[in-house]
Amino acid sequence: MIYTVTFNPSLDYVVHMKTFTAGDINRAEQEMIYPGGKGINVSLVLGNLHIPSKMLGFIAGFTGREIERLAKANGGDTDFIVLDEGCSRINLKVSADDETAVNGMGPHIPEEKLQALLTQIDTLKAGDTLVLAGSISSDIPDDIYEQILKRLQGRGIRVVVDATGDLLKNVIKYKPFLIKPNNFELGELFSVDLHTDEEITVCAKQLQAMGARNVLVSLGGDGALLLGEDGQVYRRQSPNGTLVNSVGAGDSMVAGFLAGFEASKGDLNEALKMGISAGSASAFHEWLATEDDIKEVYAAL
Ligand SMILES: Nc1ncnc2c1ncn2[C@@H]1O[C@H](COP(=O)(O)OP(=O)(O)O)[C@@H](O)[C@H]1O
Ligand SMILES: O=P(O)(O)OC[C@H]1O[C@](O)(COP(=O)(O)O)[C@@H](O)[C@@H]1O
Repeated sequence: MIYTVTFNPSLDYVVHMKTFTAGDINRAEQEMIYPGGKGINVSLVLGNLHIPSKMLGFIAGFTGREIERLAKANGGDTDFIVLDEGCSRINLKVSADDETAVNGMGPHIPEEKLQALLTQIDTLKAGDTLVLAGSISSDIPDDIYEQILKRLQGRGIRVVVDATGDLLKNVIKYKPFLIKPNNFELGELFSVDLHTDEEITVCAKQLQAMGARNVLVSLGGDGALLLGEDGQVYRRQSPNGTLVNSVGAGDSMVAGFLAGFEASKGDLNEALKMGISAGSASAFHEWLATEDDIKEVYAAL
């Protein structure tokens, strides 16, 4: 069974307009509200590919109830912990000549609720997969992902981490199965700007030397580079297509990778191909890719 954890779910309020001008009143030409947050998106795309998973994490207030309602309405299986105070965040996504996002802070998570999540995670069994994805609210210690991996050590659970900065850096020594920084996030870890595949590979190799098993570096419209646990570098370009909304493309890629890895019994080239197919299919559509969207891109790769 796959479990995804979203510490800080969101309602993604996506607005489209031709041009966006900072410091001015901008008017939307199209608007949508989606359940969001990285783990939730991973679960939804897995669901679209008929792979069951359970969504864990924290929700609060009317926004939290709506996130859960929308997640379930889209086929999600949820076991969120409900916070007594505050509201889950609303993340604003502006899709214009460029894409701009304002991600909210999210509610305070009291210690006893955090412990309740850890208790849920303790029930995972050998062979299960745990996806820890997204940011955490500022009052949670930034070694929380590390604490979780430490608890899971030696229990035969495959862990995927999609996070940034210290949240990501601190877990690497626990040998996560997969990490998926984008090239910007990878560069941030080493305080460098990454431009070429060679530069990206050098940094990915450093993360692997520190413990990460598979390092999947997403490159937006340029595809992705995978440094596999077999030591090989796999590289694929994104297919041609029209960008509609890239929110959730990275999460879709994680779901596609896991789906491809399972279906091919561990073929990393195939996992990367499915990862790119799911990521690009989501980028080419208004929201997360369906199975048919993914199949169409896969066939064109
Ligand atoms: N403009 C785009 N055109 C085609 N594919 C895209 C585009 N943006 C994202 N993707 C697909 O989604 C994957 C993840 O996107 P990326 O933007 O790198 O992730 P993140 O959202 O985590 O920053 C890419 O590797 C690619 O397959
Ligand atoms: O937890 P963070 O880093 O603030 O990110 C949350 C946001 O990222 C998303 O999960 C999308 O992520 P990706 O575009 O990287 O796939 C949104 O649904 C959500 O608004």
